[in-house]
Amino acid sequence: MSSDTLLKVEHLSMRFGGLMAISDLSFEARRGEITALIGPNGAGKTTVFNCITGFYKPTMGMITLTRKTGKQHLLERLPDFRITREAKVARTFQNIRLFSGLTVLENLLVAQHNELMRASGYTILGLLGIGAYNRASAAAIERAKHWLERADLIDRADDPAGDLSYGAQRRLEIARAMCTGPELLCLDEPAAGLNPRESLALNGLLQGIRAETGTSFLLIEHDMSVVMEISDHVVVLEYGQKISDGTPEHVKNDPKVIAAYLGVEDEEVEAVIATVEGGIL
Ligand SMILES: Nc1ncnc2c1ncn2[C@@H]1O[C@H](COP(=O)(O)OP(=O)(O)OP(=O)(O)O)[C@@H](O)[C@H]1O
Repeated sequence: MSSDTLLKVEHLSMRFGGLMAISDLSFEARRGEITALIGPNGAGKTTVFNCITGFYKPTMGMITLTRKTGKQHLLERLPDFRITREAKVARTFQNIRLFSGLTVLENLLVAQHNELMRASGYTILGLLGIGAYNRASAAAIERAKHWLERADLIDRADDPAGDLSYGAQRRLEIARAMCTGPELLCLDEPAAGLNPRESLALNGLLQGIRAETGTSFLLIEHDMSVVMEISDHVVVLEYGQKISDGTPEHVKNDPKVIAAYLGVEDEEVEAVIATVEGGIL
């Protein structure tokens, strides 16, 4: 494993009854990079996320996360709450999952609930505001305000999250995940349903977070303008197997990837490439 490898997935397989959703998949994501996981519908992208974040226990394989400190965590062996707390992996979902009746600020405070409870020592006196809880509570509010500023949502802090536009809700989900201080943030289709202006704002937000915090991203995305614009590294899946792995430029021109997206047989790819000029995906 090279020294800047953050996530190493080795021989990952996931079976659902008779269906092999992921088959012997291996890839790496490097620290400080944006790695995109792409592929046609049903290729297994969300299943990979679910294995990394502990929602599913893989049928086979190893998933190693190496923190900045050098400490390694075998994610396939950890329950999901320890993956968040100890391995510092956070995620967002394909379908937005906010508390729509709570305010924007409250959504970010709820995300920090576990840390606040630990600071309270799980006692009534702690909760009533003695020492550590008070300090942790002030820090949680500061952290929430910081990420609301970064996500351009500070003016909406007291509005119910459900009142935000779709694009703003997506940014709020990212701000909420950032409040947990992740080293790896897994984003499941963050640009889905966004208009071009909102997509641009999302690109800026992700690149800004990376520059400011060094957080690494693993991204599932169908919007190729987002993938090609912001990814350092792209892994392509088809039917649960890796068919390409490299720079955006490399995968964009890989005949296997073109074939997978166009749904043509391998032998037809050369003919397709000959008729299509660039920007194929
Ligand atoms: N819990 C489950 N039980 C049974 N089959 C599942 C389960 N989760 C996923 N699958 C199947 O595994 C395959 C991969 O699904 P997955 O959602 O990972 O694909 P995807 O690449 O994320 O697709 P999309 O781009 O449409 O979101 C699909 O055939 C899906 O039906």
